[in-house]
Amino acid sequence: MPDFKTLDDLNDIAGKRVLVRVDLNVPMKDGQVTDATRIERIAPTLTELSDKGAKVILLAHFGRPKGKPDPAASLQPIAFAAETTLDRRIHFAADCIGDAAANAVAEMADGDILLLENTRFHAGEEKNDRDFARALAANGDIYVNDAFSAAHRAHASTEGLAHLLPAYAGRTMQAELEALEKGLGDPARPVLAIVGGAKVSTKIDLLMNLVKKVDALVIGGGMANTFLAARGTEVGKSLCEHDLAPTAKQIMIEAAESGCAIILPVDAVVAREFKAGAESEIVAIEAVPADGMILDVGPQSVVKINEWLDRADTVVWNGPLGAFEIAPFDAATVAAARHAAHRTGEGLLVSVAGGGDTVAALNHAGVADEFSYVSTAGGAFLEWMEGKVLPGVEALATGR
Ligand SMILES: Nc1ncnc2c1ncn2[C@@H]1O[C@H](COP(=O)(O)OP(=O)(O)O)[C@@H](O)[C@H]1O
Ligand SMILES: O=C(OP(=O)(O)O)[C@H](O)COP(=O)(O)O
Repeated sequence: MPDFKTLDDLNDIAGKRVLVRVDLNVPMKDGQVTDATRIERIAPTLTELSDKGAKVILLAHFGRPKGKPDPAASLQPIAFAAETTLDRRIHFAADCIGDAAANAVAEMADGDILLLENTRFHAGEEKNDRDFARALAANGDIYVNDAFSAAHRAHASTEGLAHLLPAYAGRTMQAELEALEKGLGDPARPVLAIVGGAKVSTKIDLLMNLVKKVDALVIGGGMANTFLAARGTEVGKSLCEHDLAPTAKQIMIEAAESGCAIILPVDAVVAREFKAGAESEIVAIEAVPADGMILDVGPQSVVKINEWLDRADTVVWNGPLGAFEIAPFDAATVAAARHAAHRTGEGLLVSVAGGGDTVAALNHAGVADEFSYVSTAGGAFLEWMEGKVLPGVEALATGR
């Protein structure tokens, strides 16, 4: 593990302004948080710092608002939810830099917790712009990164700040890295990876290396559609990034050369609309109608996935197999999650899963507690699996 400082190295912090990068990119529906796992996981760091009298100033992103303010991506509703989950008062400021932030920080008493508005409302965040990082740093004396799940992003609040302020890993950052090292540092083989979800363009590249590290890769969710289209299968109106077909083809070539089996859906649950109560049908993967959307992998695919789970000694999973938020498109994810949990309970499988929505899906299936380890991270966890040192983690070791 990179040699970084932790909260154990942080003394005499009463009255100090501590900027804490957390991940509050939580699943939401109709303005309500539907899975609070990421909020729960930041509790140890926040309570420790607050109880020691620090002024705890939270930096976080939500969604992908493209560098400008977007009310739909405000962190305000998450501040309310966090108050309930953490049982602490959480103050809120309408911007993460400038007067709004500075004034809110100036009003803080020792031990207070303040959440600043979405860092991604400023273009400098994702560009890791030095001036933007300096504007963030102006409100802090110390920087703590507790957002392991965003540590694969070299952004101002996840990387840049570590070079401007004395930098420390938070308790969750530390715990995630220790748990992944313990569970997957030298994984029992065969290792099966399951990758699904919707973040196709940001996750597809990392499959190129992942296929060299694992023995088999199940591809489901929106990710599968891009692979199906790349091999010439009609996917109708499904979520699909057709321009990534060359990348998908190259991944399939790399997998064949590395001896990694690629398992794509053989059937699908298809609907014309993505809404509760929409009519759906199960079709063979070659028979997806031109006006249909693949919203889940089908039952025959689940049989295949479960057979691969039976052969595996370790499974790593990021991304639901279908649009699990709406029934019946949760069926495959729930069935495979329960099968993995059952084998874990029998002592036959080490199961590690991660990602904001993946954790929500495991909670929905009622099996999150039965997995060997559940990480808050999806993309970051897969990049860690690739063997990469994540920029947010590296900066803690090389920063101030
Ligand atoms: N076939 C599909 N079509 C559209 N969306 C899908 C499909 N399968 C899964 N999804 C969506 O993927 C989202 C989760 O993806 P992602 O953010 O990559 O996962 P995680 O947060 O666990 O890393 C969920 O909201 C789910 O509805
Ligand atoms: O939710 C996140 O990642 P995940 O979907 O891979 O679990 C993180 O908050 C990173 O968000 P991003 O993928 O918009 O940079």
